Amino acid sequence: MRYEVSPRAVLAARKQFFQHGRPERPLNALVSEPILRSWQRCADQGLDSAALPRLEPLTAHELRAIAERHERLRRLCRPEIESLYADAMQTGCVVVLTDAEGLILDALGNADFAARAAQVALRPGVLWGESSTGTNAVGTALVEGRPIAVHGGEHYYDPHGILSCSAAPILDPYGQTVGALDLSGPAAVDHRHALGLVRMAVAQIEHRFFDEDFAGRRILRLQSDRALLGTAREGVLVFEDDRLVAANRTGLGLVGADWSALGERQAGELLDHLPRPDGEAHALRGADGSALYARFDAGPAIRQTVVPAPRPLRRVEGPLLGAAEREALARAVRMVAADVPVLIRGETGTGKELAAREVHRLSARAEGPFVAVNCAAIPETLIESELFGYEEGAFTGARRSGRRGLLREADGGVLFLDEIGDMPLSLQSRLLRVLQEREVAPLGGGKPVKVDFALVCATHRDLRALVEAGSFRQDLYFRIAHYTVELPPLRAMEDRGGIVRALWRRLVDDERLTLAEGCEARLAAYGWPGNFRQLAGTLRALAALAEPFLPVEEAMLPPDIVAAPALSVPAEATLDALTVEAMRRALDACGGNVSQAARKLGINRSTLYRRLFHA
Ligand SMILES: Nc1ncnc2c1ncn2[C@@H]1O[C@H](COP(=O)(O)OP(=O)(O)OP(=O)(O)O)[C@@H](O)[C@H]1O
Repeated sequence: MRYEVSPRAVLAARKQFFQHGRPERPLNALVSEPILRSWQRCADQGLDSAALPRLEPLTAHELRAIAERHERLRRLCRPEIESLYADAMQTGCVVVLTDAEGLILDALGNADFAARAAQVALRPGVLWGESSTGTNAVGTALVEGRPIAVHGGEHYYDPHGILSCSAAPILDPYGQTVGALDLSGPAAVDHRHALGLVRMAVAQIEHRFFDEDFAGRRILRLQSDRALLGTAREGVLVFEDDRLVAANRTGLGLVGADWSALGERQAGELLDHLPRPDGEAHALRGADGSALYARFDAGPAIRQTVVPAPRPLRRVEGPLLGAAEREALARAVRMVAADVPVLIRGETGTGKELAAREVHRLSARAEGPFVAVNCAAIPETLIESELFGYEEGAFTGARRSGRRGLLREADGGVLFLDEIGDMPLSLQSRLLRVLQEREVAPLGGGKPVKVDFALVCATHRDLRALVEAGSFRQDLYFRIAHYTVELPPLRAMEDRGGIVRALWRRLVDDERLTLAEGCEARLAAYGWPGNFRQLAGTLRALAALAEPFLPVEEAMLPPDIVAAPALSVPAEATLDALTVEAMRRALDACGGNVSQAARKLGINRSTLYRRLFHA
């Protein structure tokens, strides 16, 4: 809670604390209890408030390794950091993301303040845990396990008095602290909304953990105020076999439980009943008789739910497409309606998953779930049980009640099998049987269950070559490749300048930030081996460097983009010619090494051979 006290009064309290121990009344009314507790902890540890904190920043190499280890946290926080970042730019603040120890992973925001903050080491690679850096919003929020603002002289160390910081710990669905989010600015400026913004952002991030961890399972969303269902302020509970297995803080609070309830309490001990799983809000009562509203929604559908943000989030938009691809997707929608499987082919980052989601969104199955399975990302040993489900006790470690499996979760909607070329041969036969018979038999010999889903597959590989090489079943290939949508690499698309402009406007809310013409032309001319994914990442980085009303110049581009020879593409070039041209360039860049060039392009070696040498 914000203590509305003058900086001078805090300094007086500070003086008394550090000279005479805990202040007597009325001084202790000037500093909140959590701050006093923190000062006491730091003093007990022997930290000297008048000295400079001991800092041991990580090397760039160590920081990169840590940042990679926290890739998931950073990814899940990205939309909120971007959203707060726009705010931070205007109010002269920085947004800070730390790991669970308080180590700064990212710090983004106003360049002027960032430079000043860096003087007190508020920058990536530095630990802001309380026991090393004294009382501060990140460290103290992590120790206290709740959001906290620390203003000016409330910081333990004198040099930190220039800061005003608001932070909240980020908890995963099991109550484990995984990091902290912080908004820091100059102490002289009133940041009274900062803590509220940070709390809301963290609530959003914590929701995203559920969407990702429990895709395909039933999640109970509840609130005492019906209007708050579907917002970041709703409570979330996840039950398995009627037992509570995951939750957020609001959800636990609404049913009068705490984290110790996970794995212990049954649904019936927390609520008078569970609502019907029809996606509608139902009235029910908590164990203490309090009135609540709750609804179940199936996991995969939730992955698409856009929870209202404290400030308007960007609209979820479909892929940017050329005319030919737009038509191809429109045809794919008709295929889905006719129960014909669709195969999407394209290099990495060309938007295969985005395109599959678009097909789902435009199809008559839009109300049904969209279940995405990356066959390359699930360990081979797990794919079978993940996809087909299992019966009670089917194997050691199987859950007691068995599992429905993702094929059944996709019932009524669209099943998206990404990287289908990586599916093990044994499972290809099982999948083929499901597609032929339209029923799934769970592992462990359960009764086959009818399923109704539309199938969209994607691959960056040449499936025909895999068939020739014997690693992909020919009959499955014929089954799934009736209709193929080819997504071209970015370098082969027309009007790349327009694409760069459109993507920039999508990714950057602040209209005052623009790209200079020369910079845009460079970006349009670059080859983008990582396609849209890489372009989007570069644009985000440029946006982080951009200043209002100062168009981003070519000089700010990463050196490899500036140094790359421009793609010279005649306006009338065909897609085929462009593809061959891109292949030639890749081969040149790899000194004629076909395997290396094929890897770089994300295609099969034999395809590269065929297209270049037998065209
Ligand atoms: N046509 C597009 N328009 C706008 N954004 C796009 C487009 N295609 C891809 N993106 C963005 O690029 C990123 C990668 O997209 P996506 O995951 O759909 O690619 P993919 O082809 O499935 O990649 P991979 O093969 O590596 O799984 C996402 O952030 C997506 O929003």
